[in-house]
Amino acid sequence: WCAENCPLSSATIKGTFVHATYHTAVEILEDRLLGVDTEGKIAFIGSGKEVDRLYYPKAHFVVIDVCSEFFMPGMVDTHIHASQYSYAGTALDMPLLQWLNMYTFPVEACYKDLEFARNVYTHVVKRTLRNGTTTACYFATIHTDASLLLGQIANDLGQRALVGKVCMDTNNFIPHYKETPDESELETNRFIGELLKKKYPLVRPVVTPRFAPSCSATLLGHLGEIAQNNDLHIQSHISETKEEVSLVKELFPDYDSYTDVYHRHNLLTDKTVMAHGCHLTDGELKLFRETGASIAHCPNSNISLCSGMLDVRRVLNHKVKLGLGTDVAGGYSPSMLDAVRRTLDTSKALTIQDTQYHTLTFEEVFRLATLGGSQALSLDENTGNFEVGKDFDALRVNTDAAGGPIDLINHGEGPKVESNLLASSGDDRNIVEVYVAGKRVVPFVERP
Ligand SMILES: Nc1nc2[nH]cnc2c(=O)[nH]1
Ligand SMILES: [Zn+2]
Repeated sequence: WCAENCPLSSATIKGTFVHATYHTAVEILEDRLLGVDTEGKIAFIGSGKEVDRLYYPKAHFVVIDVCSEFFMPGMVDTHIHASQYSYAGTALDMPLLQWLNMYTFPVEACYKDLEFARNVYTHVVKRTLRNGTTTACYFATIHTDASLLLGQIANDLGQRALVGKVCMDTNNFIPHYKETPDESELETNRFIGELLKKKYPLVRPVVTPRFAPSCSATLLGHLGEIAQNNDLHIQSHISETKEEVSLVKELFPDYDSYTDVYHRHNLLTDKTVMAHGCHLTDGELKLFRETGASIAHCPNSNISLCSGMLDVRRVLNHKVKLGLGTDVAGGYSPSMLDAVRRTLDTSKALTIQDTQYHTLTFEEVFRLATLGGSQALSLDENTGNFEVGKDFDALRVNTDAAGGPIDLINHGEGPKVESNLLASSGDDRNIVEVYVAGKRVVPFVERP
């Protein structure tokens, strides 16, 4: 393997690969050879017995043969507020709308200060990478320069990222933390232009209206137009709490639903991801399906702020794309393994309420954390699983890592049990290496 973290390396790995496909929630590939080309893409996957025929010329060769080790795809966090990482794990004692006013807006206003931003953004990118998030869809703040800095930090540390400069022109609580619709349009265009100019290979801008209660119809219209004209990703929040749904009804009385507010401003496309969606109606889910928009399920946040319990099974039955999100700091954990656990917990809580409920399986949730997330962000051509032609975004997992949280009493139970163990009891100590587009990004190499 390229030990010097050189960006363009070719490698051949022999070992076990656990991933999701479009047909199978968890597919286990044992004794395989996986080749990574000089652009970081998966060049071939063959049988371990074909080592002589398939061995990639001049490539480095790695053998993973410890029975507690396997590779899995990197996880995709479809919704995380990088700017809220500074107070993650605190301040979860209020419902959403009060929580925003009391804690979130005052903290986000601090990102005018670029040194403050640099510190928090470096921490959050490192922390999520270490926890196996190879792709993150970030909210920053309304500040263009700090949002650009987040893009730079993700690029420098090697994370695949969608980065959003937040847009909002309504804020009755902290009047200085908002923009006019014209400022927001201008700054969004500047943000997109400057970020694209950097030509970061893995970092892209995402048009980010905070949510309908913080945006006028004028601003939503501007943002829909910008996204359409530049074929950009879009992210926002929708139907997180019942109080918020009522507020949107009051603020936008001429629209059929909360979803209709976004739809009529061209903000629902197959590159849109909307966080939460706990209280969407069947008609709204139908609109998601028709437009190709997706939902970021944020179970930690939904419970921590007592917002609601998203019925993931219902969303999937509507054939709406769905990924998982940590929603830091509404969610207190930056780890996608936590999002996996909370997704299973919420599904089981729904089963307690209705014993006929079709509980999500570990395998289904594993798929949502990886391939499902990449589909939700319309990035599954590049990432999400081990398919030839996709980028090698991967975690080298060792469930028996020394000093880790798992006591492997029964060794050698096989990768199905090992991957389940990681999801239920593992943490970053079990994620011994992280690769994005073929480049090893964890452990970090400290630059002098
Ligand atoms: N959880 C959450 N919901 C929101 N809705 C609008 N803004 C936010 C936010 O920052 N966090
Ligand atoms: Zn959020």
